[in-house]
Amino acid sequence: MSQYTFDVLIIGSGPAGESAAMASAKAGKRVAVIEGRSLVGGNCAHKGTIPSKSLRHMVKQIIQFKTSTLFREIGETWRLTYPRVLASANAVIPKQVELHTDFYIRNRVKLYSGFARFLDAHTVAIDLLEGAREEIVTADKVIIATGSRPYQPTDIDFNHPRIYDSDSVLDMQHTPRHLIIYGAGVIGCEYASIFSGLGVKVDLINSRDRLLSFLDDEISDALSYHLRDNGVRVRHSETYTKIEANDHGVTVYLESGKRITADAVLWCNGRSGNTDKLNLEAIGLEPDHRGNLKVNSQYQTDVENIYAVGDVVGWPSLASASFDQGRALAAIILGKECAEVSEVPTGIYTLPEISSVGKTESELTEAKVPYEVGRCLFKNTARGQISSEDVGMLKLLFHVDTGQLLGVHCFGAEAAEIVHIGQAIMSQPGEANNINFFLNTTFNYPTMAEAYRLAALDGTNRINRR
Ligand SMILES: Cc1cc2nc3c(=O)[nH]c(=O)nc-3n(C[C@H](O)[C@H](O)[C@H](O)COP(=O)(O)OP(=O)(O)OC[C@H]3O[C@@H](n4cnc5c(N)ncnc54)[C@H](O)[C@@H]3O)c2cc1C
Ligand SMILES: NC(=O)c1ccc[n+]([C@@H]2O[C@H](COP(=O)([O-])OP(=O)(O)OC[C@H]3O[C@@H](n4cnc5c(N)ncnc54)[C@H](O)[C@@H]3O)[C@@H](O)[C@H]2O)c1
Repeated sequence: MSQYTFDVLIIGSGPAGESAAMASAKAGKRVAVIEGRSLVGGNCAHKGTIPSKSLRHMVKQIIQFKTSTLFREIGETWRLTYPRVLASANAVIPKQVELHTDFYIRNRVKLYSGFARFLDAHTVAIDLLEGAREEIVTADKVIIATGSRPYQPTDIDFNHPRIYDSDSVLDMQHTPRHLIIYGAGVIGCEYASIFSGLGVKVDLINSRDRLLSFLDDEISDALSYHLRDNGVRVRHSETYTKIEANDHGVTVYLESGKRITADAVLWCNGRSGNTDKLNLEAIGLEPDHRGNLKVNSQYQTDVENIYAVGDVVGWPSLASASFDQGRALAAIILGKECAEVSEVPTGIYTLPEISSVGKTESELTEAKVPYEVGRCLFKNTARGQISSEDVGMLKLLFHVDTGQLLGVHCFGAEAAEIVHIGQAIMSQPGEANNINFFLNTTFNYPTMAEAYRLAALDGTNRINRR
């Protein structure tokens, strides 16, 4: 019998913590999870992925309703307020909580509601949410899966009712006429799409010189074009000097000398790892300046029995990857061979949606890989025409000599789903990863998968013409 209360103790019930817990419990380990909220699901279910995607889904439906001539005939569209749309979007959260709570019950994982802090490498104190009590538990292995929260610089008054971050925007109880979004990373671009879709005037302030520079240039350019087309004022290479708010509005002062005034500001510039309440000094661990923990390829921190997964280790900070990191770590702890999560697709829920996997044109050019491009515009597919989802493109990058698929880049309706077909082929070993798959395989018709056939034809025709 082990000297510890649990074999595996996990702090945080987001995707990373949950998947590590379930995989460990299924392998017969005695597992407990400590969660600082009264409900499971992590920031993913309560503040991040789920509410923002649900909100975006509602806005997409409103746009479809407004732009469909048929629906216009049925009834006049009216302006829905942000709080009304938000209330509808939030209906998904309790469903998520129920689903995830059931996993803990079915797998007999002990759940503590309270904040965890280390006493030593094997001992954790829990400040229980109910009854203001403290409980002490011990474990052989401890996994830190405490996620992240919006980074809040100290010179900005986040208590002011006109200044929001990506957590507090989910409690906004009015509809601004004009919103400034500061920070044009993934979160900023997604919220720019949401608010502009609701008819709010949006200024999107980007400290860099292009949007989402990790994307293929053509896709990043398309995003800029469509955001602007939807009424977003995108301002590149701008940095704030101060943000002032009063009863009448909020003003962002920029280094360039500009002053932009609006009804509210949404701060989307960065996130910090949740490590400050863990009493890491007790175990000799020090997070970096963003609150993140350093781990090796086995997700192990500098303390031998303590591991970390999910947002708290930094890149890629995605729910998708967090689920897989948690599962990979459980396998590592169980002594099985398991590779670090490294190949992660991008799925960005802007309007239009963006998704990609593999190399970009710039990366291939820099690496001196001879490639060809095959494109298909969604407006040239039957499914795109039928569903009036004609904004978008699928772009395939493949090796000129071998036909090996090197990159898949997509924007437009269901891009984040469509990309998986290309991802599946790209992950095939040897010659099975080949652009010819899309020419030699019969796909359902009319579907968006047709875009693969058309893009492959476009690309291979270019080579055949040479
Ligand atoms: C607005 C937004 C949109 C996003 N959209 C997407 C998307 O579309 N797709 C995608 O893949 N990713 C998306 N993400 C990222 C995704 O939400 C995160 O990568 C994911 O939630 C990280 O999971 P995690 O398990 O590391 O931690 P989290 O989900 O952050 O959960 C950590 C949990 O730990 C708890 N905790 C923290 N400290 C303690 C403590 N001391 N004691 C006990 N409990 C503690 C917290 O209460 C929290 O519940 C989005 C993020 C944001 C902010
Ligand atoms: N659809 C999706 O996949 C999705 C959607 C939203 C968020 N996310 C995830 O959430 C993460 C955060 O998104 P984001 O929009 O903030 O993007 P981001 O990481 O690009 O950050 C925006 C800006 O903030 C700066 N920054 C980041 N953390 C900081 C910190 N602690 N202190 C100071 N500056 C900091 C960055 O340098 C950048 O200029 C992303 O890594 C992304 O993976 C994913």
